[in-house]
Amino acid sequence: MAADSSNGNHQTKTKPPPLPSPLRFSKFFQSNMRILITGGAGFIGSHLVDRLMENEKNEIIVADNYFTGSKDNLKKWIGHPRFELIRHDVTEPLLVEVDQIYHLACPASPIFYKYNPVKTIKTNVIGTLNMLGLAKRVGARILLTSTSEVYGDPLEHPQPETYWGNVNPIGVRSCYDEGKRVAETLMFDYHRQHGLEIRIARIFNTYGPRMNIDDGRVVSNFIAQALRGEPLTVQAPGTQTRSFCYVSDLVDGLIRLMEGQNTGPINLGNPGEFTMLELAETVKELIKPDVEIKMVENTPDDPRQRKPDITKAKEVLGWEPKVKLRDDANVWIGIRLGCIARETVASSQGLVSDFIRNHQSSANLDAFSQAIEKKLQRNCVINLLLALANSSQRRNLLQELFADIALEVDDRAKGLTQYVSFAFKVHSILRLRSKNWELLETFYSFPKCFLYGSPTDIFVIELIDQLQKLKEEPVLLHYPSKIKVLQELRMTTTRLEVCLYSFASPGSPMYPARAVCHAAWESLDILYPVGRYPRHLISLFFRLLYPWYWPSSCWNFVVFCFKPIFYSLLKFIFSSWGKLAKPKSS
Ligand SMILES: O=c1ccn([C@@H]2O[C@H](COP(=O)(O)OP(=O)(O)O[C@H]3OC[C@@H](O)[C@H](O)[C@H]3O)[C@@H](O)[C@H]2O)c(=O)[nH]1
Repeated sequence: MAADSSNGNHQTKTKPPPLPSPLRFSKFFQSNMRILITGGAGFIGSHLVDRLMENEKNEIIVADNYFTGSKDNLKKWIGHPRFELIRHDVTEPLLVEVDQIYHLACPASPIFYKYNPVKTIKTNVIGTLNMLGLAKRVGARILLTSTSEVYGDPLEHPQPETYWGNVNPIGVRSCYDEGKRVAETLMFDYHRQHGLEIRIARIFNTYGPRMNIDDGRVVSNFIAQALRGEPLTVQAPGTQTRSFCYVSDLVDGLIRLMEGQNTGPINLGNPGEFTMLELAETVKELIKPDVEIKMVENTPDDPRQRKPDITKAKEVLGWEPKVKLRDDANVWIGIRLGCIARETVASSQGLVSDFIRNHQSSANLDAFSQAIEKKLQRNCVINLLLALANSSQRRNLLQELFADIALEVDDRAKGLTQYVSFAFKVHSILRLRSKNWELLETFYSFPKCFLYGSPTDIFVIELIDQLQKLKEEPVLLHYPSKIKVLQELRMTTTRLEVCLYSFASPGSPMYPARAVCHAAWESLDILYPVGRYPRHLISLFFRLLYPWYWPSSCWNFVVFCFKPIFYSLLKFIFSSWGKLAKPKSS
């Protein structure tokens, strides 16, 4: 048995760590934490970006060469003042001032990492060396995302971090598993030799939104095949096992590891173990019960079993996964249908199944929203929402759902009305079905709200964006007609109000048709009644330009002015009464 020190438990330090930036210790100016994420445009990286951007104290720099990642995964952050995206290959040095480095960059799917094995090993070795050099230079803490593949075809089951693995050093997978093993070695050598603050996560199989539909991994493969009506290709013998972790759980683990005090390596994965045949059966049952399951030849060195021992993660990070594959497969399939369909339609390979063509194509948004509405009515999604353990999972689900629908809208002017009505339908259904407001309220704190720094939500922002961009009369009329729901749901924001003013104000650059102007005024009346809102004077000024609003405006204004006088009078009377009633003390 190896000594503990070789497993990262008691590392010896020969040098003190390099000092972090002086700004960290400045007394009067607390700078934001600047975080570099290599591979941040990929599947896991982009989810990590989303989570870290939720903290307003973080500035994120993403470096990605887009080999497997995509700008699309980050499009909601592009242009954000706390976010920067750089096209960069980690095999080249990178000079940036950062406090933390999440080093994720490397193709992770077997078909991609085997595609150019020399490049894969360069990414793991030279890429990690470059990032360690950077961490050393700027005194940053660095986290490496290693992999369960360092255990190779494991002879110990489940795999604890102390297991040294059973890896073929000259096999077709070695570029990745040996590459990651060297990367781990480099991390520990820099830690011992230069005192660098390091963290190592060994990631087990992960799945979730934004997985590339064609990345060849088993979950995305089976779902895509089922959607296309093709046989599910189980690689022989089908009894090999994997344990699948949902991406939100994984990201949570990564952040805990970075923030914690343990260097790792720490296994991050879900111990729920499935054979590939079981997984195929699950996908078949959920998506297309009549699809065939076909046994195909396997690739060399495929591990026969894999399941993380997460005792260490539980002990040192207080972490364990919350989402179960079986429950979540429902959710995942539900929410990803739109994206998968979009990608499939975009690739126009003639593989689009009838299901997708009828319900998911961008030309048929209405059918799509009806289909989802039916789903909601059948209690399918709502039950899953209620079943989800925590608010961030619910939030992610809804966010994905609506983002997909929003993105489906090609003919935006036409589609938006449908999108809006769909969004409201969903809200109404949720409102009716949900017994507690608390549940509903969790839906409204979408991360995108940080873009605007107020507790608003993605619907309002999306809708405002569209209103401002499109300025189409039907949209402008449709939206205000539904606006009362926003008030009921407490979803009003200053930005919305400003937007409505821009349509209501005469002489504004977007001077609208009279009907739109009326609709905007009515909405403003509902949401921000004159007199009660601090900008009542501006409102009154504009309203006075419209004679037909004079009676209500003046009345509201008088009420507004009279109210505080009346209340202070009452207060005065009561306080004087109280003083008189009190017996005088000596
Ligand atoms: O179509 C398919 C694809 C894959 N499989 C099987 O499904 C299992 C899982 O294969 P995947 O390609 O999804 O993933 P692997 O477990 O081989 O590699 C994974 O390991 C952990 C991560 O760190 C790696 O990045 C990831 O690729 C394998 O046994 C494979 O033979 C099928 O049966 N059919």
